[in-house]
Amino acid sequence: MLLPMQLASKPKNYPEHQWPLILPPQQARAVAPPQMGFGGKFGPRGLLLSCFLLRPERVNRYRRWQVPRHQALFVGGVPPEMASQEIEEHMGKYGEARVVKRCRGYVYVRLEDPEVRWHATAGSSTGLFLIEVKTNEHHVRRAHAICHLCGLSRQWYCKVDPEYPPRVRLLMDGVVHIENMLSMELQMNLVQQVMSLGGGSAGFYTPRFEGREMKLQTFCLGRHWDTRSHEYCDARLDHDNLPVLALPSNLSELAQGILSDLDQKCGEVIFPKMEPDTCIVNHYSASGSLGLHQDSDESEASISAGIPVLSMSFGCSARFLFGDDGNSLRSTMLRSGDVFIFGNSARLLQHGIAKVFPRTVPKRLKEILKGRLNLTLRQTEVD
Ligand SMILES: O=C(O)CCC(=O)C(=O)O
Ligand SMILES: [Fe+2]
Repeated sequence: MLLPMQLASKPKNYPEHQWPLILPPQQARAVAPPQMGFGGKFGPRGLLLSCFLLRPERVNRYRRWQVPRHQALFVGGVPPEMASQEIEEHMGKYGEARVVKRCRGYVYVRLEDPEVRWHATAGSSTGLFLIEVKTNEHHVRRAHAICHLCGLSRQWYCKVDPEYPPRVRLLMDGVVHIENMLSMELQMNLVQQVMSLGGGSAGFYTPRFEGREMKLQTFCLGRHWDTRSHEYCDARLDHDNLPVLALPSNLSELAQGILSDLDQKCGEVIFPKMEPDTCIVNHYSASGSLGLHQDSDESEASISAGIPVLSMSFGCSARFLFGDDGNSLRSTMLRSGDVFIFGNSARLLQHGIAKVFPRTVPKRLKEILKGRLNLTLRQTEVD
């Protein structure tokens, strides 16, 4: 019952000016610490972060670190008299912080299990990271990273502050990615609720699709999606004949709450009203994936009205592929707490999960969730 209210109050807590700023690449460069550049590259062992101090005419020093995925390395200018312990305390809210090096007014801070979001978009996993630690009267006020893809004009924003509010990205007509929409408390409640439903009768099973086992576990709430007939029905006729579990009202209310928050944020109605009657729950292990497909088994009336499918992600990050057709695919990273919505003219978007990234479950979910959990809310029938 509490959930939609928590959500509804969110925009009020985050006045407009506090929504993340998205800087064009030139400005991002301008706020980088002077004489310092970073290159970041995802390698098989994690993020390969290169740091080089620049002199006007040449790169005069070059160092490389392998930064494992559960760590982040920050650098920023701090006053020399500021004690390392004080910096660690300030950075402590982003993860377990340790000052590893101080040199020429810069500090290098290593974070264990950081609340950091590394963004890599558009199918490329390389990028340039420009990292700034702001200081104010000898206090590290807020650390944030601003980054953009090397050589591409697409700018992106790297969130490190756990208190940062959601960021809405309109990816194409009818496709919206809201990063960081769900608070950690909300994520914990939902994961607990859904994993406990999935562990009981009529819960998770490994579906077969066109003769093959799918690389995920699933169960439905509200109406059951039958993998053989490709229809929604009230019992799991393709599996164990059990009646499908009811759709908890907090889930449908949450989806509606998010859609109305989105309208409020954008100042216009983005998607037609949805009255969800179904939630498909997918659970992926680190080796899980989901092939490209369209969600086209909802009723003709629902699809042609453009009533959206709203997906919420929890636990491990995943690379999500989407596009009008299989030939022009784009990708985005879906992280814990993100919401992805497609409807209107993009209702029949091709989409799938290319990869689940192991060891990316946020710290506070680790006890209750392994791998990745995804909920998709849908309206299969229209009255
Ligand atoms: O796991 C996801 O993010 C996508 C799930 C999906 O596409 C589906 O259940 O139809
Ligand atoms: Fe789907």
